[in-house]
Amino acid sequence: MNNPHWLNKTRAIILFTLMLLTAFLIISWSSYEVARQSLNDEIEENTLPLTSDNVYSEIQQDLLKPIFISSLMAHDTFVRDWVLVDREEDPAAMIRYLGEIDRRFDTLFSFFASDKTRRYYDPKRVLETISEQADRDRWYFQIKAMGDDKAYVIDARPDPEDPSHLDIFVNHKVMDYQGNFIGITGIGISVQKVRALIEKYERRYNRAIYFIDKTGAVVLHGTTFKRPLQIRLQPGLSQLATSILTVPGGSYQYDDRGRKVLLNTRLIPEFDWYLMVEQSEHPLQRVLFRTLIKNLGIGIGVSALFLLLLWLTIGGYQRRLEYMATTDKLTGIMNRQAFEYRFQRLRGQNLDENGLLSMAIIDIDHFKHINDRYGHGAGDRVIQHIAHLIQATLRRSDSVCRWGGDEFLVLLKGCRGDEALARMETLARVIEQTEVSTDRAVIKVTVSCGVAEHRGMENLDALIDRADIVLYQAKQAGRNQAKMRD
Ligand SMILES: Nc1nc2c(ncn2[C@@H]2O[C@H](COP(=O)(O)OP(=O)(O)OP(=O)(O)O)[C@@H](O)[C@H]2O)c(=O)[nH]1
Repeated sequence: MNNPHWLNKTRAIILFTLMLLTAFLIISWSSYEVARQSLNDEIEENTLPLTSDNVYSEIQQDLLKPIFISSLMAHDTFVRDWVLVDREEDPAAMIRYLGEIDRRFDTLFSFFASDKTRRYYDPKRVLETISEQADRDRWYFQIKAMGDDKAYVIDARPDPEDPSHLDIFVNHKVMDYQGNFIGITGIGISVQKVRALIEKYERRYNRAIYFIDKTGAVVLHGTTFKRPLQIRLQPGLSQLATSILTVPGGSYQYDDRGRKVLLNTRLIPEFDWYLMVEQSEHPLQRVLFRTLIKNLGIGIGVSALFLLLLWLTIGGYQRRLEYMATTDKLTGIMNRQAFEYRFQRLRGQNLDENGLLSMAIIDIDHFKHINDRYGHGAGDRVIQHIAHLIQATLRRSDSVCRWGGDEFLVLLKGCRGDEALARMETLARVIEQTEVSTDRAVIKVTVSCGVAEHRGMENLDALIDRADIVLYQAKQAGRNQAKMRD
């Protein structure tokens, strides 16, 4: 009888568990997604562009300085006059001038290449003579051939004294007062210095920062940069390369082997390079994820607590309902419904085991009279007392039920009719000898019993009918006795 209820309870708890966990999961996950999305939007729309602006404006001071210096040199009347008044026989003045530039502006290397003599001056000496045939001098002729709209070119080329060392050169055309090309001047800055600058920004803003030229080649990067030196070869970024390189700047997202990367680009027109600022994971994203896990943990904890309380509450209610549905309120013994169920079970067992089963109906004698004389409350006390005596006198294996009014039914398992009759006789004697004390009186009570042995497939109504007939006979025979159906 307990099992189906227990199963129902378990099923209800599992259902609640699933509902609660699903609700917690949906709520936690959706709030995490909303927070993550707004953080991403914030990074994409504000933080990254802001970093890009900051880096750009700082880099302007550091990287654009060489452009200003070389422009200053190219327009310096000393440089132009020195060429025009034919003072190239006196290189010392130019060498001193270049040395002075390095000293004043703290540049790595300044130079002047004269178109008339093709001499290349540095701050120490006349370094070489530029030759149209030499590969390494090709830059000179390319710049000379450039249109008038472009005054300078930024170029990364090996240091002439240490080819393994890359330097960035700002090469500025020098024109005479009539606009004729008379040479190239400029300065070099160390790549190492720029790299240190990039790393400084990377550390400060916690982002990856690098520069690409208009072909997508990575021209400058920090030491932690461990990717192909061409964005067209970078996983995820390669698909964006064309759109990045055709506009002056923008915000992008790409997937680098499962890692989402947010990217902001910005063209630096003076260099014709793009400043690339990337962010793969914001520290707040980790905090958000930890919060999600914490929320889920709290959710599971609260669910577990709630379900435990629910389990106990349902269990309590279920037991109460079960008790109410199967127990007679006045006496606390089995009621009709429970007895019918018990009879079905015992009958089933009896058929299987070929065993014995008997039934007795017990009816209080002249109960109406007790009610009338001592009141309904005293009647109730008598019913309770008789119920108690039946239980106390019979075996634990006998099932006792209040069938209604002053009538009780007893199922005696493993009992032949005559054995059951003997037990009922004993019971009648016990009851006869006891008294029921009430507020108003001490009442003596007797009972009459009808006994019948269960036969084969006989149902409860038929068995009761047979026992009832002998009960009637017992009443007729003077009450306070038990009789059995032959
Ligand atoms: N106090 C009380 N009385 C009840 C209850 N249920 C039924 N009764 C009364 O019990 C009486 C039963 O009377 P009967 O069994 O018909 O007759 P009796 O007076 O017992 O006479 P016999 O059975 O012939 O000995 C009725 O008067 C009912 O009103 C109950 O729960 N409490």
